[in-house]
Amino acid sequence: MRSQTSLGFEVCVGVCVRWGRPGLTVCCGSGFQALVLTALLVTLGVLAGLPLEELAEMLLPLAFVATLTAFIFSLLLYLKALLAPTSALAPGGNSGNPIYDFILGRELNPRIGSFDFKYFCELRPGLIGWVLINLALLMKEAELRGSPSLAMWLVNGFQLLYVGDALWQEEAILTTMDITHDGFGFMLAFGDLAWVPFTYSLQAQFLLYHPQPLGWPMASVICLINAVGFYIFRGANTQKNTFRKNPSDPRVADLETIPTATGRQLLVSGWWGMVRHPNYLGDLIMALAWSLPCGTSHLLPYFYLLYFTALLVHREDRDERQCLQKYGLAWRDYCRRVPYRIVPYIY
Ligand SMILES: NC(=O)C1=CN([C@@H]2O[C@H](COP(=O)(O)OP(=O)(O)OC[C@H]3O[C@@H](n4cnc5c(N)ncnc54)[C@H](OP(=O)(O)O)[C@@H]3O)[C@@H](O)[C@H]2O)C=CC1
Ligand SMILES: CC(C)=CCC[C@@H](C)[C@H]1CC=C2C3=C(CC[C@@]21C)[C@@]1(C)CC[C@H](O)C(C)(C)[C@@H]1CC3
Repeated sequence: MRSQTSLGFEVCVGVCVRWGRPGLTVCCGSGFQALVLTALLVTLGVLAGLPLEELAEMLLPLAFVATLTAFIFSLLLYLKALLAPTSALAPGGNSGNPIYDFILGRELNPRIGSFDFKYFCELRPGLIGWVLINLALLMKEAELRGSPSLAMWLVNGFQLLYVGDALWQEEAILTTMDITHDGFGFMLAFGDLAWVPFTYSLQAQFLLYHPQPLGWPMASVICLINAVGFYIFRGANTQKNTFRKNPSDPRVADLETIPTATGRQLLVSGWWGMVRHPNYLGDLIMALAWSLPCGTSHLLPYFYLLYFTALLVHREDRDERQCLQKYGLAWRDYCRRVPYRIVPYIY
């Protein structure tokens, strides 16, 4: 299956990515295949006696190594951008201040041959590492207490769904801000390789040392909250992605739109007519569902929800400024017709 994205590169969904230049094709299997392959290898390893649960006691040194790796990696990327750039330069990472540019990243899509580092790192090592750490924590809990708790199952299940979905819908990342706008520097490399696996697994880490009693009625309510969040998140992202790829696709052709001077249109009905960032709303509702199994006695499991709210509010503000610059009056019209940013009638 092939689809032409508005970004000028071609995607054979799930198999390879061909960037703008002719003959430049990445074929390294889909992200979802990478997840399944990892699951198979880990299962075989565990059956052969690999003590995966021991990972639970090595998180701090591993996080240190991941941070160091991200630092060295981004230093090499910075030098590569100076000596042998292979892609366009990022708008934000070329100020001339070496520290600032090292952090934000000079190149937009650094590559070696056809291998795109940002596209690879954004999805695979961090997300797959995150679910592996969660699994190790679940196995450790089983070793310590005889079986994993319901709360641990929920956290593992919800986050596996999120990661599996991201890798299944891998192509959708091509229209996100990180890929289209941000450079690949220390901030993103650290975020992808260290921050995501070690802090996004905080709820499972908390549950290992603070077991929580969770009954089925409360667990059902939490599952419902996660399902609502996932429905909004996936619905909004798919709607925008489908529309950006092909505005006449029958699934989005009936939606109301605002024309812009650039020739592109803005959706003003469907999910994108409810608030200006419905995908953030869904993501935040899921973040709440991931913390609730940990009870309400500690703040630590809510760290992700708090950090994520700050990240998305800042990101939303950044995106609004970029869209205003890109679309001018049409964006003002959109803001007038859809006045709320993330949460209807609140924000
Ligand atoms: N778990 C995590 O840690 C994180 C998750 N995320 C998630 O990643 C996903 C992507 O987020 P992000 O890249 O920030 O932003 P979006 O996917 O929301 O992309 C914003 C872009 O969408 C386009 N757009 C905005 N409004 C409209 C409209 N009405 N109609 C059509 N197009 C519109 C504009 O680009 P253009 O017009 O140029 O197409 C805009 O720049 C989100 O679901 C977010 O929740 C993000 C950060 C961290
Ligand atoms: C503190 C710090 C250094 C933050 C850097 C931010 C990064 C951790 C995030 C920026 C955008 C991200 C996205 C995802 C993970 C977190 C980072 C890298 C994402 C891959 C998670 C899964 C989603 O389904 C997604 C594919 C939409 C998402 C894309 C953005």
